[in-house]
Amino acid sequence: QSGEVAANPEQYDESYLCPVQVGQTTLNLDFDTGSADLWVFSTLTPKSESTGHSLYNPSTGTKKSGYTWDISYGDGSGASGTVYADKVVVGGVTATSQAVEAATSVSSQFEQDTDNDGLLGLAFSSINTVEPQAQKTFFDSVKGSLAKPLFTADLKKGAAGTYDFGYIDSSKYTGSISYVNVNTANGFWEFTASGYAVGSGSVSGSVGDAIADTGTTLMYLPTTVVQAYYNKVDSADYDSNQGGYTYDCSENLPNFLISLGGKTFTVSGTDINFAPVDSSGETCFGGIQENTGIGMSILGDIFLKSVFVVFDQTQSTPRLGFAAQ
Ligand SMILES: O[C@H]1CN[C@@H](c2nc(-c3ccc(C(F)(F)F)cc3)no2)C1
Repeated sequence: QSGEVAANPEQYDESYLCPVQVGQTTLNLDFDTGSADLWVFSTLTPKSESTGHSLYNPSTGTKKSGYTWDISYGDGSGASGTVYADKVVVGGVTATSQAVEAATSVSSQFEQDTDNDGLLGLAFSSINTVEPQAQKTFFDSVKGSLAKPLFTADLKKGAAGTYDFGYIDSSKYTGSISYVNVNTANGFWEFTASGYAVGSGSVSGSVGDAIADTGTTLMYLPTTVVQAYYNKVDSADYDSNQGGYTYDCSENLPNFLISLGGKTFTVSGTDINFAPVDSSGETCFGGIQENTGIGMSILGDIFLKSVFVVFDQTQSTPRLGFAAQ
């Protein structure tokens, strides 16, 4: 089988939500290549926490008795609950007995984002949080039945993109796809990014260890790289109140070039211009920030909306393919 699903951006492309049939209900889920749990708001979630969300009704599933899950994300948000086996359909691709993690508790950030009905993890199943036994991601559940064991991400700035499962649509990219091998030891789509440049010119230095994470909004890079970037932005400064680099919204940002698999990709300055910090619209928060304390770089949506990405398990070593959009 193979299929395509829309990835609809929230405001400022904070995250992208995709319609997924879970049991007999269609929910809008955040596809996250940085985690491996498929969890949903449900009729088991306290009413005080689930108002405004679409809810999965576990009555259509088979309860996995004694199984629980508990997940927390990079921003300190999280959720927990119980586990059911039920049908999940993404763009026509069907997992007949997918582990569906029904939330019995969600953090305030999830409560407040009423467009988000849960997450669909697309990292490696080794980091699934279900106890006493880790469960397969949706991709792992259907991988064997896909025309090709791969999926692609084609996210866009301020417009609907797509995730495709089982095939590569060559109309979605230009030029050739350059591949890098993935190190799955931490359960992420983790690889080594090479040289970089600010504005234009030839790349140099090294961004280093990085993950491709569709669930992270921004790009988090080594301090040296980030300082080199904002040195080229006259009005930029590190604002500890905002927790990162800000600048005058009226200033045009330079492009950021990064080399992956021997090919240089350009993230346009307009894509790096993330969002105003307040309603005055004078000061803006940059889409490139420091990876301090994370232990690796994260190429999140600010980067991913500039490229076409193949999450490829056609070979014994998983690999990532990048092409210009
Ligand atoms: O943990 C890493 C794995 N990928 C990153 C990720 N973070 C979220 C997330 C989504 C929505 C929310 C909320 F709605 F605002 F609550 C919070 C976090 N989804 O993937 C970070």
